[in-house]
Amino acid sequence: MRELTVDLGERSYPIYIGEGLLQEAPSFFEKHGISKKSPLLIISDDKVAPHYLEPLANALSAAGFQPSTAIVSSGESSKSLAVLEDLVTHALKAGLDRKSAIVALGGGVVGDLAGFVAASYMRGVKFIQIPTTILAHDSSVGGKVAVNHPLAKNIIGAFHQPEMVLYDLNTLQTLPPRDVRAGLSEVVKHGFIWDDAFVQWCDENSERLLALDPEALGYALYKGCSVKAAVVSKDERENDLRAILNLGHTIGHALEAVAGYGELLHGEAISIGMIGSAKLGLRYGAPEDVYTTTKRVLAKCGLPVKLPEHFDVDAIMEAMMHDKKFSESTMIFVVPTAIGEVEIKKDVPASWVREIVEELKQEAG
Ligand SMILES: NC(=O)c1ccc[n+]([C@@H]2O[C@H](COP(=O)([O-])OP(=O)(O)OC[C@H]3O[C@@H](n4cnc5c(N)ncnc54)[C@H](O)[C@@H]3O)[C@@H](O)[C@H]2O)c1
Ligand SMILES: O=C(O)C(=O)C[C@@H](O)[C@H](O)[C@H](O)COP(=O)(O)O
Ligand SMILES: [Zn+2]
Repeated sequence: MRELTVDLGERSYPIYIGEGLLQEAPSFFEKHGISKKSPLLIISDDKVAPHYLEPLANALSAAGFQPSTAIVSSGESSKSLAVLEDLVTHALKAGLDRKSAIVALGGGVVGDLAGFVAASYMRGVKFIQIPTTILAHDSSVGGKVAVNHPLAKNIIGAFHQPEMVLYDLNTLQTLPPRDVRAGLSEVVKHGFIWDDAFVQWCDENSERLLALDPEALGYALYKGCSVKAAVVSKDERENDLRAILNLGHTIGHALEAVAGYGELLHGEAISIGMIGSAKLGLRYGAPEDVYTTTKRVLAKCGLPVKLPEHFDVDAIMEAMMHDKKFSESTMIFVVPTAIGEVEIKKDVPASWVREIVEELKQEAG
């Protein structure tokens, strides 16, 4: 088992990464002081639950915890205020109190949603992340929790850090191939913002990752979580540095919203967004290989690098105005300047962004 710490003073917490950790959940819960007297609520989705919910709930019950369970529909559309309200109803009926904990068992959708329930129920109860996707190496760390609005992604949310992240790598073996590919987008992102050697490693090991090779996966997720933990530990509330974790997201989130949160998976939208950011980098003088390497590594991971033709450029530009980095009427973008290095550019000309979005439809790939 590998262990990392998100260093946030008295709100610091561990990330445990290893095989078979789900079965050991009760001892981790005990170690972290989760109450056996108050009910727990495990939130999962209808694709994850059939594999992992019962074993987790049974193990916790056998150890004296009082788990209740709630299952939402899988997919981005569950990150909504309507589903949030259903879950609060569920928590009330199950008798959750201020000493209760909410457990997210699933990918980033369940993590963001359950985390926002935990942040808002009785003004905040304990939260535990049990990620089951590759992408969730990113979403389970750092405390950003949210639901979507039809006009803007993650626009209703909070910062609410978990007590721990319990990452059982065995659960990844049942991930559908498309979600494997989508998850690699954020893995690669962590390389491009922080670590050129890790980008090279991803370039050389994409096939092993796509084949869910346990050793390669364990290493990549440990590296990704290390970058995320380091950034969040320095700037929890995104006052400055944390914005680098948004590489590819200004365009990517706009694509998700415009497509109605269904057509493109988050990781796919971010892949196209990272190509856009790399193109912006060229305009700011980055060497050509930053763009070519971004495109090559994402394509090797089976990710889209081209914007589907039917996306409306005006609608994408409009959706980008709702980006949380947008302030004082200026477009703010995370732009790669070298492999493993990015800068936050303010006052990015909207005309450049429009041209790049149009170019994204012409990308070979
Ligand atoms: N909070 C953050 O910092 C942060 C970071 C990155 C992404 N996100 C959010 O995460 C979400 C995307 O997360 P995701 O890609 O994990 O999506 P997801 O949670 O929808 O999971 C992807 C799909 O895989 C299924 N699934 C999950 N685990 C499985 C398993 N082990 N076996 C079989 N099927 C499984 C799910 O049911 C779903 O259909 C987006 O909403 C994005 O905005 C948040
Ligand atoms: O943790 C962060 O900070 C990130 O930006 C990670 C992103 O991968 C993630 O998609 C996050 O949810 C985006 O946050 P938002 O504030 O742009 O909605
Ligand atoms: Zn993301």
